[in-house]
Amino acid sequence: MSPPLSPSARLAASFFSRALSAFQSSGSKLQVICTAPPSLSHEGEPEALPPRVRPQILVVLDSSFNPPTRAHLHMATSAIRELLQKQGQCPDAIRLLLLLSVNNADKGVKPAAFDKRLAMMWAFAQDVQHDLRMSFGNRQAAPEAQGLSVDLGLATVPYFHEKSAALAEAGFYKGQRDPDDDLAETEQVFLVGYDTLVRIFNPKYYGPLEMASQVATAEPTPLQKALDPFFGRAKLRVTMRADDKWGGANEQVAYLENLLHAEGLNKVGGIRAWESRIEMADGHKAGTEVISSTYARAAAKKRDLGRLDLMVTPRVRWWIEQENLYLE
Ligand SMILES: Nc1ncnc2c1ncn2[C@@H]1O[C@H](COP(=O)(O)OP(=O)(O)OP(=O)(O)O)[C@@H](O)[C@H]1O
Ligand SMILES: NC(=O)c1ccc[n+]([C@@H]2O[C@H](COP(=O)(O)O)[C@@H](O)[C@H]2O)c1
Repeated sequence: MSPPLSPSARLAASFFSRALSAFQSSGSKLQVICTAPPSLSHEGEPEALPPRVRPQILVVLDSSFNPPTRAHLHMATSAIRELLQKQGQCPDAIRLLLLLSVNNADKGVKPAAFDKRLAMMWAFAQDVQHDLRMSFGNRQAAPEAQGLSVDLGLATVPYFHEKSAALAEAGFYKGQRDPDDDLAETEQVFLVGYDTLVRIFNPKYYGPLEMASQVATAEPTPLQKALDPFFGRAKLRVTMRADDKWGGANEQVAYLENLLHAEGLNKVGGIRAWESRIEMADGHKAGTEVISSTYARAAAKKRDLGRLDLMVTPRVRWWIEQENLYLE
C-alpha cells in the first residue's frame, strides 16, 4: 500500500475534486482553474493567478493527460524554448496552458478519473518548469531561468476552433490593466501531434459530408467556416509522431510538405493562406522508445516501473503510484 498523501498533495487532490465539480456544474465551455507560478515552491492549495499584463503568446497543450507523458513534456518544452531562445520572447510574455478536455472528439471516458488527471497535470506542470530551469542551467541572471507560469484548464468543447474561440472570449488572459481589450493580440499556439493534425483536416468533424466539397462554389465549406477564424488567431505546432499506427517519419513529412507546399490545403477543403500558420517540430528520434499514454497505462498496469519511467516524468509517476492508477 502507498503511504498517505503529504499535506500539500492532499490539499491539491481535494482542490481538484472541488474544481472539477464546480466546472461541471457551471455550464462553462472552458475555464482556467489554477496556475503553477514560476517560483520553486508549490505548497498550499492551488489557485488561479491571471497574468497582470495580457500575454503575447498563449501556448496550449490540449490533451486527455491520461497520463501526461514525456512526449507531452517534449512538445511543451521545445515550443517554449524556441520562443525564448530563437524568437527572443521573455517568460512574462508567454503563458503555457495545459487544457484537459472532458469531452474528447473521439475517445470515451476511461480511467483515470478527471480529478486524478488534474493532479497529474499539476505535477506535470512542475516537471515542465523544472525541465526548462535545468536547460537554462539555473542561471539566475538569465531571464529564461526565471521560469514561466503554467495554467491548468478544463474544457467541455472538443474541437480546436471552439477551444480557441472560448479562450479568446475568456477574461482570464486579458490582463488586469486593460480588461476591456479582447484577446485578438494574443497569439495562440496549439501543440498537436501529427495524428491530430490529420484529424483537424477531416471534414467529418465539421458537418454533413455532402457539404464538404463546396470548393467549386463561392460558399465556404463548413471546414473553412470553422478553421478560418481559428487560423486568424492561432497557429498549429505539429510534432511528428512516427510509430506503427501513423507511419514512418518520411511518410509524415511527405504528407505535411504536400499539405503545406503544394495545393494540398485546397484538396482537403482548406485555404492556402493557412500554410503560414502551421509549423512542424521534430518528435520521436529513431532508435528511442515510442511514447504514448496508452503505453504508460500498460506499464503502470504491469507495474513495470522501469518502462513507466521511460513514459512519464518523475512527479507524474509519483502520483500514479500514490493513487494506484491504471491497475484495473
Ligand atoms: N509521442 C507523441 N508524439 C507526437 N505527438 C504526441 C505524442 N503523444 C501525444 N501526442 C500529441 O499530444 C496531443 C494529446 O495527446 P493524447 O492525450 O491523445 O496522448 P496519446 O498518447 O495519443 O493518448 P492515448 O495513447 O491515450 O491515445 C495530441 O495532439 C497527440 O497527437
Ligand atoms: N477537428 C478537431 O478539432 C479535432 C479532431 C480530433 C480530435 N480533437 C481533439 O484533439 C485532442 C487530442 O485528441 P486525442 O486525445 O484523441 O489524441 C482532444 O481534445 C480532441 O477532442 C479535435
